[in-house]
Amino acid sequence: MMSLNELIQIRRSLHRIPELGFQEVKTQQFLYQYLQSLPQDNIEVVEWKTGLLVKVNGAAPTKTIGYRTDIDGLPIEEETSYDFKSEHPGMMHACGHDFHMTIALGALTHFAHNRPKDNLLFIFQPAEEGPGGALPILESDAFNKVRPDMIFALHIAPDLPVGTIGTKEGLLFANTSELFIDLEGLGGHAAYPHKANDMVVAGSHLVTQLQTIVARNINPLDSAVVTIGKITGGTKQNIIAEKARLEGTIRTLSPEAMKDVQSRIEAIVSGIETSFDCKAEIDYGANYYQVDNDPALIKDFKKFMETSKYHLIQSDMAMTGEDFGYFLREIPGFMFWLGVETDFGLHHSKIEPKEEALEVAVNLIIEYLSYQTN
Ligand SMILES: CC(=O)N[C@@H](CCC[C@H](N)C(=O)O)C(=O)O
Repeated sequence: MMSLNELIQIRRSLHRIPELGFQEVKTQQFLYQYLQSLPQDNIEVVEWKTGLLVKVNGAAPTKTIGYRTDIDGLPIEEETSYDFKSEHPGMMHACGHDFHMTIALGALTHFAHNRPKDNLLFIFQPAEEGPGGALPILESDAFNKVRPDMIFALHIAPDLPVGTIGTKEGLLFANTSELFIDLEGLGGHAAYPHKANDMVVAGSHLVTQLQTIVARNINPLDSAVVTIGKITGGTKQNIIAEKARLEGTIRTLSPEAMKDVQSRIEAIVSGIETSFDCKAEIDYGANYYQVDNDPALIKDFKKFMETSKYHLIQSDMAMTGEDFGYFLREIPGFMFWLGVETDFGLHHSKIEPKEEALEVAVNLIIEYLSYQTN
């Protein structure tokens, strides 16, 4: 078992080099070099785009168990108090993927030295934050040659204490769809509004009307989110804007509800085109399938956790998304939250997860994989 200090050094090295989805070149190189330092007798490393698939060949395998980590960073300017801040301007590991990767390396190191009975597959997956690496990995030959029989993953949880794990059977994370709406009208002089079609005004109406979907179209006993996180439009304060762009995300508790929300968005956008005499284009970007934990495996995980020194709590469902849901749509498995106790939430420029959680997760995963393979 690697020491906490060794895990921290790896995490800090990865923290310095965050890269966006499918651009994780330095990250892949770092992971690859680390893997070269392990005994090679029982491990096979295959490159997949900017990710890696690492198989540990078991001594008497009857199954393959997969553990997936995401490896990409976010377009955020880091504002932590760290002296090991991101060396890539405007990019940051603000969703814990530096933790997730380190934990995978910690567990892998153990099994490279202590051959398991069954096969293990460690999946270092690019582009979780977008455009999504899980779906193309699942369709790849590289993955299908080593396809696991069950799979699991974790995500750091800022609001849980170190040593606490959270999960639940069934739906853990929502269905997601990105949302990009481009509006195009007629620009003009600020003093002649009657000779233009102002896309700042059209965009503002659109933002307000989109709020009616959750308030008026979704069954109050169901849940959905339509968030517009970014608006851009216009060029100068005294020029009527010819173009505006809204960027957001949709979250729902079923794929069917996602279709309903998208069709309401289309109706509202079409109404905006008519009432503001403009053109609009909708792009749904990356879509993620819900994270639906296998009830039987969660039951078994709960049984395993009774023997663990760490604490398991029942989580609530969250409106976060994760393309790990695509793995779970095809392979039985589950995801759990790992407590890292930090004041700032996921995707925040000041998030500082507690590094002691690295040791908790590596211990837990080694123990769980040993339990599963015996
Ligand atoms: C755990 C987490 O924060 N996941 C992201 C997934 C991104 C989904 C996609 N890019 C979108 O914005 O819809 C999340 O925002 O929940």
